[in-house]
Amino acid sequence: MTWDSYRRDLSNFQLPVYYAKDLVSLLHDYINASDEYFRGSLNMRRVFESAIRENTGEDEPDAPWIDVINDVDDEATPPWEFYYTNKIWLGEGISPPDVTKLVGCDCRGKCDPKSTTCACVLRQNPYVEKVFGPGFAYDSKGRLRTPKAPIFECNAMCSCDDDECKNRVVQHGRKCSVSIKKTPDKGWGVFASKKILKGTFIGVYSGEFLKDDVSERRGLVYDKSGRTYLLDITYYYLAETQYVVDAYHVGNNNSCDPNCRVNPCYINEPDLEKPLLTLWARRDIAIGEELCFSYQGHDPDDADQNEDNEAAHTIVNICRCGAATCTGTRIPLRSSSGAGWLMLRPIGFMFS
Ligand SMILES: C[S@@+](CC[C@H](N)C(=O)[O-])C[C@H]1O[C@@H](n2cnc3c(N)ncnc32)[C@H](O)[C@@H]1O
Repeated sequence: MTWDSYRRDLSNFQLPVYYAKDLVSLLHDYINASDEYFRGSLNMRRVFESAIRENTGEDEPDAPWIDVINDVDDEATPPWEFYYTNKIWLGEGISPPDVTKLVGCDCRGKCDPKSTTCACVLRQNPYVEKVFGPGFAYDSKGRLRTPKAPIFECNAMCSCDDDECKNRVVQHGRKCSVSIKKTPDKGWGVFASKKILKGTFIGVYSGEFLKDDVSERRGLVYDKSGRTYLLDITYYYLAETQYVVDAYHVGNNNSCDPNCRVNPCYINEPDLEKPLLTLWARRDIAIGEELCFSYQGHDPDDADQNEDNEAAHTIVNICRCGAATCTGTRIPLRSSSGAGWLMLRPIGFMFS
């Protein structure tokens, strides 16, 4: 048996799959059942931070520790209804990836972005070559060089080297330093603890993968509390919004001049409708800056995207992002991953 025959035999291929119904919430239930004094003690902050590490450490062993900071009031932690995770949990009716459709490359060592035979370059090229030139979505430092394109990383079926290959960024996890901090008027937010360079991977917008109709039902309940974490998966190359991610952690806040963007990324999922939603720095971000994205999928680089898009929902909040360009009026309670990407159509940036 060779490595090639081994990896092509699907009976040897077991992808970990996580179902939302199996989520273990013992710690959260215990803390939520405790009295306010216990929940509100400052020691709980360390417990919260440790729970984040516990839930994410396996996938992101190099990720810097996340501090929880509150200089605004005496709330010790974000609400314990959140389970901080970097995984995607499959909700009701969502099937796991069909690995029989997953195509890997046959490269040795590191993949060459100029290759004309690497299956992963060939999968990426149709989305990037006309605008950014052929190759992977990343530059040689692992930063995003193709801001408005889906990302296709090498996957578990590839024969390239997991550590050497430069087309494996999201799957190696967060490397930048962030903290969770209370803001004066937007609840909790995520902040840069060190400078983050443009194009750096920040994290996965992780949570529960849901069908659109299930999320509609949940949205009605969430909207009443004014705290909705539903992100519709809408991209120009997808026929319709079929899926939604219901975030399990403290989601980033909205900004009219966001320093982050959300890009769809595919690793071990061959179904284009089911990307990982990944957050990237869209410019250099200074230490202490809040990490925000546009809930409407708007890209400030596209001038004619200032109007509400169809995917934005009608229930709105007053925006307090503080950006010079802030409309100051409203943000949708429910977010949309890439509505603004529709603008790519006219420049021939189409799915082939
Ligand atoms: C996905 S959550 C973000 C995390 C939230 N701040 C928390 O503490 O849980 C979305 C909610 O945060 C608040 N929010 C986010 N961005 C905001 C903004 N620019 N202005 C005012 N409120 C904002 C709104 O209440 C919104 O419904």
